[in-house]
Amino acid sequence: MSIQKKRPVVIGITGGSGSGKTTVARKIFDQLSNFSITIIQQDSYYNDQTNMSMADRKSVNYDHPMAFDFNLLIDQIKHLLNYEAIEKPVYDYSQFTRSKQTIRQEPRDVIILEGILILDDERLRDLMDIKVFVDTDDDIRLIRRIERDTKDRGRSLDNIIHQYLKTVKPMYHQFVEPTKRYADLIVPEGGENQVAIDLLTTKMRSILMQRGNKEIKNNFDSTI
Ligand SMILES: Nc1ncnc2c1ncn2[C@@H]1O[C@H](COP(=O)(O)OP(=O)(O)O)[C@@H](O)[C@H]1O
Ligand SMILES: O=c1ccn([C@@H]2O[C@H](COP(=O)(O)O)[C@@H](O)[C@H]2O)c(=O)[nH]1
Repeated sequence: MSIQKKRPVVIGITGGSGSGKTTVARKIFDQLSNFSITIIQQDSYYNDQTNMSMADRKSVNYDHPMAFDFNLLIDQIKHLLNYEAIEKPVYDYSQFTRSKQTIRQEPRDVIILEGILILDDERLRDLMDIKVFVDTDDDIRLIRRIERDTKDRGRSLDNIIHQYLKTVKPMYHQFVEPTKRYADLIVPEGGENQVAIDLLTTKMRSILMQRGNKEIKNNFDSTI
């Protein structure tokens, strides 16, 4: 086995809102916690809308590729690939814009990149070693979104249903679902699919070994 130049492993995890991306990302994080590892969420890279009125912010289509600052995300992933720290933006769902605060992210050997449209941009796809699509039926995703957004994102039921029918569902079928063709692995059942999680972590360990990335002990860095 030839030893390659040390370089972080990037795994991209996509799928519709509520499909289980974050759950899969956390399970991989836990199984590889002996490596230096972090999770980057595409949601952190929603456009900075500070200069827009609240009414305008609320009417944005948050499921369209134009809602994201892909340039910043790609630039920051490239820095992490060069083992350089970044100042990661923070998205504030209650204000529908980027917060003033940033979070310093030190470089890591494993980068788990998770989000609804990470496979939509070829430049971003080219930075990934493994691409995964979490595949979950629309009705299940909607139910999960209602539960999450009422509890965690301060949204009303009316608002969630209106947004789902107006943008979330049509954008999923127009932009998110078609990126399935770029995935190396399609995972049904998300975080409950232990076979898929084991396959992914085994492959990632093998790439990490090939690149000379060593296991470390006591990695307490939990990012989300
Ligand atoms: N396989 C599963 N079975 C049941 N609930 C799940 C499953 N996967 C995820 N969930 C739950 O569904 C919700 C959305 O999952 P999450 O991983 O946050 O999705 P996403 O990041 O794709 O929006 C969470 O409350 C999570 O606990
Ligand atoms: O201000 C906002 C920003 C985003 N959203 C919704 O978030 C999801 C993506 O996040 P997941 O964690 O993958 O669910 C996307 O469908 C946007 O509609 C929002 O509602 N408000």
